[in-house]
Amino acid sequence: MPAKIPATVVTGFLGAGKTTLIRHMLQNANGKRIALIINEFGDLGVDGDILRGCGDETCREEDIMELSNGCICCTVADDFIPTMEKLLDRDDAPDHIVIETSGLALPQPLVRAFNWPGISTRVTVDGVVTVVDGPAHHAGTFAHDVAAVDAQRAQDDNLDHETPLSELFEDQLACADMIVVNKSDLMDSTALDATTKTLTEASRPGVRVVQASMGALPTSVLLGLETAAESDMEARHEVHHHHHHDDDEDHEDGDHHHDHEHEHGHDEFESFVVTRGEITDAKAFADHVVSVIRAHGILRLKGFAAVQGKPMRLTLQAVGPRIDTYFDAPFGAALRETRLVVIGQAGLDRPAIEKALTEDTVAA
Ligand SMILES: Nc1nc2c(ncn2[C@@H]2O[C@H](COP(=O)(O)OP(=O)(O)OP(=O)(O)O)[C@@H](O)[C@H]2O)c(=O)[nH]1
Repeated sequence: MPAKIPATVVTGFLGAGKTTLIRHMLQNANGKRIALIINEFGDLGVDGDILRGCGDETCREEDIMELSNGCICCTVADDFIPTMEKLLDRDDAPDHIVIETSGLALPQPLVRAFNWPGISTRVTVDGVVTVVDGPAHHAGTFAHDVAAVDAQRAQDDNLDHETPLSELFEDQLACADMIVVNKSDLMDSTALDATTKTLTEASRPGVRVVQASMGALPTSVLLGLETAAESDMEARHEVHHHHHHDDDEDHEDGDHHHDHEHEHGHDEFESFVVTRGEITDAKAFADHVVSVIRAHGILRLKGFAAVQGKPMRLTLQAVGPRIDTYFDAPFGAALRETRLVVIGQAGLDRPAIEKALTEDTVAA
């Protein structure tokens, strides 16, 4: 029987730097053929687009598969397993598989899925890499603005000390074989060392905690951990308990939400896409986006903008009020328009945000 193909699961909260880390990995793959399975919160497929734009030949278009029917940990049977089987059935199997979970996914159900018949003999989990937003963690939370969300919830009649969001973060840490303290460029060495120490103490024995900026770690550090995590689930303590109801009484509407989502905080978040035509000025628009993010407490915003007179598309990436913009690729055959995915806690003022993002920035 041929050796199992190793698969690395990259997890971590919204905006921690998962896509950035994977992009660096692909650009430094040294000829190793890596296939990607990507799962995003929000239906725009920005991560896939960014990774496709990396232009590296080790990262081929057909090697990137996107799961978009909800959160990967809730759709394992419907979505992940069939996609994995499709990938494994190819004539030219990849050397390594990397799975990027959405920032709201619990890694445990995904890792456990590697025990399924049909999968378990052909692929194994090489390691779970959990990316942490270093500055946010040091500030006492795990993502920008979530401390505020949690504080608000604590004042509710909620008896749990822990909110679903911090539990989600704990589950992502508990499953880790390697923890990456990312965005180290935004921290001084004292803060960086303190964060590294805290995370080391909070993690299972033997888990390596490494520091990184822009996820820039050698492929040899990230891949080849050979942990077979799927056969070691007891050690990966879960805060969450999953009840598998056949009938979910919590169903308040007929949409795609289901009980798992209810249990691990997806319903605390919402996302939508805002589309508009060209913008006139990249810098002015970025500033405007930041003001909209601040005004509405948007947690994550990403997408592409068409800028007047520029053939390249402008990538916009915001985590809280911090924004990065860069021209990454020509529009090519893609429709020349501006598309942004907005992610925030449930209850965003969508009409106001849409209006603000589509009005002329010069007039704004
Ligand atoms: N300064 C700094 N910015 C970073 C670093 N890593 C990532 N970023 C930026 O943080 C933003 C989010 O990075 P992503 O890699 O898209 O984060 P992600 O975890 O894939 O985000 P989701 O898929 O939305 O959960 C982008 O603007 C990145 O350029 C870092 O080490 N330092």
